[in-house]
Amino acid sequence: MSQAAIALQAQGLTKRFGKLTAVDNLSLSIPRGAIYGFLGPNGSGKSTAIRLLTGLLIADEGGVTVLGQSLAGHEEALKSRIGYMTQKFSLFENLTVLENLRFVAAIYCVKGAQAKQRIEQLLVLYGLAHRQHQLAGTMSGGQKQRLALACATIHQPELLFLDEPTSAVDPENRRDFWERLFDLSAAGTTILVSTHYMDEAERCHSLAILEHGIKRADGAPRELMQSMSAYVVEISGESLRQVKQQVSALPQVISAAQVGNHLRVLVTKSVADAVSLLVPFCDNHDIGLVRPSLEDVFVSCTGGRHVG
Ligand SMILES: Nc1ncnc2c1ncn2[C@@H]1O[C@H](COP(=O)(O)OP(=O)(O)OP(=O)(O)O)[C@@H](O)[C@H]1O
Repeated sequence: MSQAAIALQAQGLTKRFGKLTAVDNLSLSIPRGAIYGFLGPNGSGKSTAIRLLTGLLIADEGGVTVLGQSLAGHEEALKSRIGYMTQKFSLFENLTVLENLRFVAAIYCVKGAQAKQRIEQLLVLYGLAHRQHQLAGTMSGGQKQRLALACATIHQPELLFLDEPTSAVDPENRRDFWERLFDLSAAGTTILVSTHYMDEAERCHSLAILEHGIKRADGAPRELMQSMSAYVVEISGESLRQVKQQVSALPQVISAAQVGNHLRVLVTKSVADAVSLLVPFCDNHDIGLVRPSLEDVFVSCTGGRHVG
């Protein structure tokens, strides 16, 4: 891919806090217009990585190229081309919707008639026109989220960073929010979004799975599922808790977790026949191989350490 087609590139990015390596040798390349996800559990380094990529935090090692320019030394110049929505939305709760938008417009030097027009456009686009005089602190999670997105995009950034943008909203608002992200992506905005929700990660064009600051896998969700290094076996029938306990003790089993009325077992590909391995623990159970999900990829990449 040509350099012009790449919006964001990181090479060997490392950040330490004392003895803790929060981001460990992270490299990535995101094409322009793509929605790229960081999927990882709490503390896996998603926010730290985003802060490094936006220039808010200085890396101990490694480099970042943003929109064709080295980030180091160009943070100020690149600020106007980047949008950043933080986990807690960073709104001024004691200001109205309109005042929040005006304030952010001023920060990004969007002025006069241009600011007025852009704010009016965003109020309509994000369904906030009738709430423009409402204090931001009195709005629902979904409304705050839409306002935060409007603020983050006021200067029409080419690259948008969203740090767990949907953790405080219900499924309907999450769905609506993602539709808006695809509108932005279709208009050419490159988006990096962090999440710990599998269904959100699955919507991304491409994603990185992070654990303890290390990138465990990287690719399109479908590719990751197809190239997974484990078999997925489903078992249904009686006494699944007991079956789970028994199969979990096998060294070839990465994880076993109950989903509704079946058990989903991940078996390492070092085994020739995963079903034959598990059959001795099944009685009158139905057992068979199934297609992997993104959650299975996540579990196999992280060695089953983040599921019960
Ligand atoms: N300023 C800091 N000083 C010391 N340790 C930090 C600092 N910022 C982050 N950390 C640590 O770095 C690790 C990664 O944190 P980070 O917030 O990047 O993870 P995360 O994946 O975004 O987590 P979450 O999903 O909970 O937001 C954690 O162990 C955290 O405690």
